[in-house]
Formats: sequence, C-alpha cells, structure tokens
Amino acid sequence: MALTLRTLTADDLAEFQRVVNASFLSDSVEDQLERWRGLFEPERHHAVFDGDELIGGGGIQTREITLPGAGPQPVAAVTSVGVKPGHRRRGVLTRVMRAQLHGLHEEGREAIAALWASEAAIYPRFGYGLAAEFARLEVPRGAEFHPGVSVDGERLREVSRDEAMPAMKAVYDDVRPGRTGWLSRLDAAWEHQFADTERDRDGLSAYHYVLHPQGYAVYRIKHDWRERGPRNELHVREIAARTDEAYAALYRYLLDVDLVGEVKSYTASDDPVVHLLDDVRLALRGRSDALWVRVVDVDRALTQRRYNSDVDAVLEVSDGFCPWNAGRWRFTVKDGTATVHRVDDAPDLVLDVQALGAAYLGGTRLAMLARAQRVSEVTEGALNAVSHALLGDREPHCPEVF
Ligand SMILES: CC(=O)SCCNC(=O)CCNC(=O)[C@H](O)C(C)(C)COP(=O)(O)OP(=O)(O)OC[C@H]1O[C@@H](n2cnc3c(N)ncnc32)[C@H](O)[C@@H]1OP(=O)(O)O
Repeated sequence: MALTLRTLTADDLAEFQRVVNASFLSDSVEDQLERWRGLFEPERHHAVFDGDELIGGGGIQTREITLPGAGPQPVAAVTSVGVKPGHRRRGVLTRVMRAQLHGLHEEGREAIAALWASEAAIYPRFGYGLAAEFARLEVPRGAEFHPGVSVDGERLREVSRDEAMPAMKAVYDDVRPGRTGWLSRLDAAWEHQFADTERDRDGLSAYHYVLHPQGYAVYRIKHDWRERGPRNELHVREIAARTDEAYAALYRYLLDVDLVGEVKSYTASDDPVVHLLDDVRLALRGRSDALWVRVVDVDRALTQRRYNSDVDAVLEVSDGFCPWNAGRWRFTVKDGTATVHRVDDAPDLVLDVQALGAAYLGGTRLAMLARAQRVSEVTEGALNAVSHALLGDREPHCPEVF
C-alpha cells in the first residue's frame, strides 16, 4: 500500500506520541502526554501513514534561538522524530524531512532549523551540520578557585520549585539574548524541562533549586555512600547568572555542598568554571555533539546574524536536498551586517550546505572544516577571511534537549 503524509490535528497527539516513544524504546505514560500537549503544535507535525496506521513522523516547535550578535531569531526546532520498528528504511524519515524543509522554504518561515540527534549519522544527509557541542565536566568537591576570583558575598538559598521558577525564568530571559544557541522557552517548555516525576529522576534525587539574586542553579544528587566516606555526586541540571560574579558564587556553592565527592555537569564547551579553578586539571572534561543546524535558505539565514569582520567572497554552495540553495552566492559583510546575492561570478570557496550549518552559530571554524575536506578554497585568503567573519565571541551552547 502507498504511504501517505499529512499534518496532524490535536486528536492525533496520543497515537503520535505512542509511535515516537516506541521508536525510542520507551513506554508511553499518560502524565507524559499531558506534558507534551503544551508543546504540541499539530499543524507543524507531520506523520506518515501506511493505510490507516500511523508509522512515523516528526515535529517542529516554534522557538527563537540566539544568533551571534543578532540576539533571538526564529528557528524551527525539530523534535519527536521516530519511525515504528518494522517500518524503517522505507523512506519515512526522508518524507518527513522533505515536508519540513521544503515547507519552511515555500512558506517563508524560519530560515534555519535545528535539532539534537539521537545518532550522529542520521541528519548530515539532510544538510544538517554540527554547530554546537556540549562539555561534560567533573570537578571534585572543594576544588579551589584562583586567588583573583571575586564572588559577591550574596547569600544563596535553596528554595522550593514554586519559589524558584519565576526567578529562574526572569534570569534566563535576561541572559538568553546574549548567549548564542539558547532557546526561547514558553511556560510549557519550562514545565517539560523541569518535570520531576520519579521516572524523570533515573534513580537520582529530586531537583534542588538554588537561588542567588542574580542567578540560579538546579541540581540532583546521585547517592554513593562508601566505607571511607560519602562520594555522592552532584549533577548540575542548569546554571545561569546575569553577572560573572554571580556565576562564580553559584559554582562555589555547588562545589562546597557537604557529603559530595564530585560535581558533574553537561555545559557549554567554554564554561568558565575550568578557568575559575586554581588547578585547571582538576576539571575532567569531554565533548560531544549537541546542536545540529540546517540552513533552510542561504540568503535569509546568512543575513539574519551578524559577523566578526568585513569580508567579500563568492560561496559556491551544494545542496542535494534543498536545491534552491545550490549555486553561487556573493557574501559581503560591512560593519557586521551581511548582504547575500545570487551571482554567476567565479567562486572563492566551495562548500556543502552542511558546512554552512556547522559554522552558522560561530563555533565550528570553516578553516577547520577545510582541513577535514568539507570546504575547498579557490581564492587564496578567502578561507581565513570567511572563517574569521563567522566566528562568535563565545562558543554556541544549547542548554536543553528538546
Ligand atoms: C530530532 C530527533 O528527534 S532525533 C531522533 C531520531 N529518532 C530515533 O533515533 C528513533 C529510532 N530510529 C528511527 O525511528 C528511525 O530509524 C529513523 C527516524 C532514525 C530513520 O527513519 P527511516 O524512515 O528508517 O529513514 P529513511 O528510510 O528515510 O532513511 C533515509 C536514509 O537514512 C539512512 N538512515 C536512516 N536511519 C539511520 C541511522 N540511524 N543511521 C544511519 N543512517 C540512517 C537510511 O539508510 C537511508 O539511507 P539511503 O537513502 O542511503 O538509503
């Protein structure tokens, strides 16, 4: 039987979530459904049917993402992608990806899409490039800061979720416009991110909420009591602060919690805590892929962020999945602002749209991608010039999996 694709209605949520949960090898539970409902935009979700049977699909959340120098801008936040076991490798995902990306282009909606990938091999074929990584950090309890660190001496308090939430939202919204990769969060997204049922805890404690007048931290404890003394782990879920002093104060608090052996976090790859420490080697660190970005429309995407330096170069872009992007584009930056026009001129750089997505948030260097044979320089000097223009002041970071 031929497969069909359509957008969803509110009534489809339960079945859609069952299929997506099953695809992730998870059970479906009712309270989870209610949590999803607040984030569910049925008309932005596509599903594929085999006859009457929903066999797979994927969705978009309407969000903003902070871009280098340009603050929050629209992003199609791609989520809940899954295909029923037994119906894989029949092209279901490909149909959903096409409906999403071609739809965004045809309707002139978001100029970029972004996602977290369950497996890194899935999305490059659809033009997604690795734009942001996260760092895994482990710092032993009590690790000292270097002598020049100033913490502001404000009292930090552990409070209830109800007291913490409004303060957290206020801090987050103040900090977000300056943090490349951070997403807008509706109340439903906050509820989802900080849901705290027994199942969400995965054997760890409930969330602890720490407030500072200029910031907050949320953590769980993983118990580990040993004969030689407690080695409990403190897992940081999120930390944000309006000032560097408040950030240091929050970290100092976390590093001094009694009965803890190790403080663990998944954080920005340039989290300053490493350099707050007197002995930087005390911070064990690793990196993994986080946010993948897809440039939907080259011209609209490149003009909606700002740049580090002036440049004028012709980019020859290949794009097998979204052919309207393929061809030569003159990319000119003056005083941080770009203009982008289709041209027939000879190219200075040749690259795939995937490389453009990877470099788009200012973290992944085009010059490095050239060494990985993903970008070719035609005109000497063009590579370093464009690469430098794209770089951001901070590493992009996405503090939530959506
Ligand atoms: C943003 C998110 O939600 S990420 C979550 C993604 N979902 C999951 O990981 C859940 C478990 N996996 C699944 O549900 C499915 O296997 C999916 C969604 C990953 C793929 O769905 P399918 O319908 O089987 O993909 P489809 O048939 O369109 O495959 C397209 C191409 O991608 C390849 N591909 C598909 N899945 C994978 C994978 N996991 N790893 C590598 N390649 C893959 C296929 O081989 C195919 O290649 P081809 O065009 O050269 O033949």
